Amino acid sequence: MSNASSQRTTTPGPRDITPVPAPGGPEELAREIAVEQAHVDRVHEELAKAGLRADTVQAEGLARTEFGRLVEIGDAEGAGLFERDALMFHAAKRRTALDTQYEGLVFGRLDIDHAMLRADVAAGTAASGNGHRPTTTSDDREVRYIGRLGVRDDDYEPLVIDWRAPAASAFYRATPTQPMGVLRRRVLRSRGTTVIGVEDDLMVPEAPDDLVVVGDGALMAALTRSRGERMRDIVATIQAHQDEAIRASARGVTEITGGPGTGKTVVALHRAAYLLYSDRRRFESGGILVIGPSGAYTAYIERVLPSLGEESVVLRALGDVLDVVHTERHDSPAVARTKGSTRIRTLLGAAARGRVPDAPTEFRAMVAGRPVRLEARDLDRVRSQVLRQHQRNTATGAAQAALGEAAWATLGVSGDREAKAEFLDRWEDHLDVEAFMQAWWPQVDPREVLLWLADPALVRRHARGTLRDEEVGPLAASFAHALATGSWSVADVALIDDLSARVGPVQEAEQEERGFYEIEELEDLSSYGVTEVQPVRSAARDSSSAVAPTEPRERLLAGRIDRTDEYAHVLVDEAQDLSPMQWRMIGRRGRHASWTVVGDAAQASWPDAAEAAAAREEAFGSQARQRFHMDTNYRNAREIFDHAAEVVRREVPDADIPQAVRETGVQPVLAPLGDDPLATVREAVGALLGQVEGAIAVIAPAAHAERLGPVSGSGEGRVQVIDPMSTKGLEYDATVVVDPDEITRESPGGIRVLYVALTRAAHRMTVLS
Ligand SMILES: Nc1ncnc2c1ncn2[C@@H]1O[C@H](COP(=O)(O)OP(=O)(O)OP(=O)(O)O)[C@@H](O)[C@H]1O
Repeated sequence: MSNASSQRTTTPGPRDITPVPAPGGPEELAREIAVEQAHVDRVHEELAKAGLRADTVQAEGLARTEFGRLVEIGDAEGAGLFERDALMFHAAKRRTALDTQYEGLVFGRLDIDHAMLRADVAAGTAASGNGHRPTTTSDDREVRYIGRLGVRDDDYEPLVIDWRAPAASAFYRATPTQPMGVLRRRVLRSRGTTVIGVEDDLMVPEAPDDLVVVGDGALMAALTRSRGERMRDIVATIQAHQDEAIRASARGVTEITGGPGTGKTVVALHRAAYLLYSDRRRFESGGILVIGPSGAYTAYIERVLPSLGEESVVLRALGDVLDVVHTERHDSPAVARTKGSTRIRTLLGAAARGRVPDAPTEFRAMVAGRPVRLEARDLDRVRSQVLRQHQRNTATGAAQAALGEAAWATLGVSGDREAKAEFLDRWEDHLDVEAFMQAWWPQVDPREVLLWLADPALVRRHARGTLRDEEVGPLAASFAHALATGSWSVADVALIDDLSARVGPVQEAEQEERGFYEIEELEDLSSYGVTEVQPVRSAARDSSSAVAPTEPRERLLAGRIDRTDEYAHVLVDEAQDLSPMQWRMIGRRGRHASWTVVGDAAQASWPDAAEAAAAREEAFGSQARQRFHMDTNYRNAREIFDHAAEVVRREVPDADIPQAVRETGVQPVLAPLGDDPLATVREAVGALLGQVEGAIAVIAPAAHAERLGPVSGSGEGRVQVIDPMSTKGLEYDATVVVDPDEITRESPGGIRVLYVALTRAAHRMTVLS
């Protein structure tokens, strides 16, 4: 194990990747595969028995709720946990047809030499790499199999060790310089339950005579393979420096930084699985929330955790954080910037505290035989006073009481406590007062409040100088656009969440009461100068209706915004892109959480790093930090990454540039876009289809997207046309990057977003300028 200081920043270097063994012959390979197959068969027999036991346990309802939060869980090493894991694993496989997504339940084997380990411990280095090979007896040898879950036989002997257990850590941490007693590390490659290959890394200079060494090393084999539509887990080839971040303490804030393709995302996801293993009670019942940039991203990573047997993590894109709003639409960079900055809070606060548009502006009635008249300024004063202490939607009673006090005060009767008590008593259930309250103090949906801001005059008034003149018009116009199209933008979600925290959850009215007062309203309110009453849309009413909303306004307001869910751990990927308002939104979900935060400043699309950093610090609070830095690029062929690095360095000289470990000998193709972009792109795609087996992306700015539409879906569905922002976090076998200058011009992060686009290809890239 490394010490604390080496945990801060780790430099993997080639030692993590190489130990290249001497390849054995085909016969040796076949023999070795047969040996491993025998063990894998035994494991599956045992697993089948455990699955049956687990089904029984579940039927009896003893140990768990159905795939939800656990009610009770045994000791981490206990049989109950094993059966639970077996059950979860089978369920995950059934539900998501995972069989082709991962490479076998048992994926690793360690041949450990305890004599070597003892000698190292005696020499004071638990893992010295002095290259000696002590003479050992067979009693000193141990074989450990590593897998996606722990499996034991009837005598409770381990057949497979869960990859997250301490006993498995040598599989990831051992290197030739720190062998940790490991002679040989073997990765088993399987299809279904059949072992189809093994790849060995030797940890000592020479293999003992009885240990055969085969294969070319598992990591390179994994990196060279073609990319499908979904991210794969890397459980068989996690590198030592990645393992440190995965197994880092669950407490506080864990920051993982590094350039493109350094495995930040995949490491963070394995960390989520590790946290669930290490403290299942806390993280399964408290919940883990994973936030990513887009729906494409969540679809891309959604298989990783189930392939590790973990189903209980909540994945959300920034446009999907609220249960009732789902959007992928982005505002223009200028409007997104206004909406993302905390400067907008003045406007939101004033709107949340302001008058409800069309609410009555005076109140007149006879109460307890006294004529009451409240003017607009009386009503405003009462509203401000109540909202200083309450959320609007939960303060109807408080507002009615405060209004009664204000009404009494206007009567100018002093010292008559009995008369006042009688007046307030009558006030409380006076029909005119209740009808007035319905119009003056309705339940407001936070989304309604945001839509009020489609009025530029209201925006200007409420913003009180906190927004620049040139921001007001486009901001109001963006809400008018939402009203016209029935679609929110991704940046709106954080504003709705902010308003929701201000106005509180919409309270559902009693069914009978509502009917009664709706009739009252129509009769009485005309005498208060109210000509039309539109009862605030009750979201509950909408959601109870089975008919999907059709009008744009109804679509915007469909469903009911519930209380904010809080989580025990929040994992934020592409953290460099979150606006300050988005940090506040996520912070509300992690007020008592520990965090894993993953990002790369050089890929940022949010322009004001300092403001975002302040909001992010506020979300984390005073919790301790631990930092991990990844500096090996596992995604891009070196030739591709060299081009991207050169481009970004021109404008971001301090960009965090990793080292790409894989060379293909193929340079990216740089060519002109020409007069007929569609024909040029078709030709480039045609060439790539013959060169790679997996997914190909045509990354195009908005100016070209429509024209290139026909390319999408070609190559039997392997080709996709996608905008640069949506490629964040994704990867492909090959990419065609269209018009890099235009990508830089149109994108909120300029060259940084181009850098994202140029680092998505694993094997081949064509850039059309
Ligand atoms: N140890 C490993 N074994 C096999 N593949 C790995 C390993 N580490 C990373 N990879 C692969 O490298 C690729 C890049 O990983 P990932 O997407 O997590 O990088 P990232 O740092 O999040 O990139 P970006 O910042 O560009 O989004 C993925 O295909 C991932 O599976």
